[in-house]
Amino acid sequence: MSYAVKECFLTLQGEGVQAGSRAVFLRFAGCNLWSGREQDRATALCRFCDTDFVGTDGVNGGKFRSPDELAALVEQVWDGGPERRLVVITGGEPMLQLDPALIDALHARGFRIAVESNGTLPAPDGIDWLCISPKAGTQVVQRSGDELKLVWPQAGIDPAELEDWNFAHHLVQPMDGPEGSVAAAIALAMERPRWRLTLQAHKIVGLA
Ligand SMILES: C[S@@+](CC[C@H](N)C(=O)[O-])C[C@H]1O[C@@H](n2cnc3c(N)ncnc32)[C@H](O)[C@@H]1O
Ligand SMILES: Nc1nc2[nH]cc(C(=O)O)c2c(=O)[nH]1
Ligand code: SF4
Ligand SMILES: [Mg+2]
Repeated sequence: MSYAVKECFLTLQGEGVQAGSRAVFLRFAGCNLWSGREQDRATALCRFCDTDFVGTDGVNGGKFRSPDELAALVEQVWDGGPERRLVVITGGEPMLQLDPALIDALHARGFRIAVESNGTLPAPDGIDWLCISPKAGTQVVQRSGDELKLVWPQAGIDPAELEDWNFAHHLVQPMDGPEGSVAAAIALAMERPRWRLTLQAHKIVGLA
């Protein structure tokens, strides 16, 4: 199996419980909820995406023919010692490409593996930190993990229905963009104590 990678870069995790942690971001190309083309956004299943995941033309992007070749890139981008190695696999939708062989290759190089997914595809075993971010109108099959990150507001989602899903943390993240509202996210966290506010810190401080 080969892997289509949009970009791979070193930064701080900006979102969720692990915000502030040094991490390699491995962004796979492609998503099952949107083509990534602006002309398709209005009719896509997910319409508020803040990310360019089309093609393999980003920094360190490309096609990788083997898990070990890709794990070697992640190690090179980490550019540091063996301590606290963390890779965040995102996209696009990473579950379209993430497989046990890549998980093993990254573990072999000492990385903890965090994944950001929309939850419409099942997660393979071996992920160390799983973040699921549900999208209205989609069937979320992956209802367990480490953090559930609800981008808010989203018409068509009732937060109360997500509260018994099996996650250690329930987080609410303000939607960025024209339909976004920090006030709505704050209101949810104030009304329902299960939900904790998370901000996209990288956008606030100007990191990638
Ligand atoms: C670009 S997505 C890639 C991973 C996966 N496809 C998903 O949706 O979870 C990474 C994270 O950014 C969130 N996100 C995307 N667009 C956003 C926006 N406009 N405002 C806030 N969060 C957003 C997603 O919900 C997800 O938690
Ligand atoms: N710094 C930083 N943190 C992030 N956390 C989740 C991201 C994503 O796009 O999946 C992201 C991102 O793009 N940058
Ligand atoms: S599911 Fe994730 S990557 Fe796909 S369009 Fe939505 S936010 Fe973007
Ligand atoms: Mg992002």
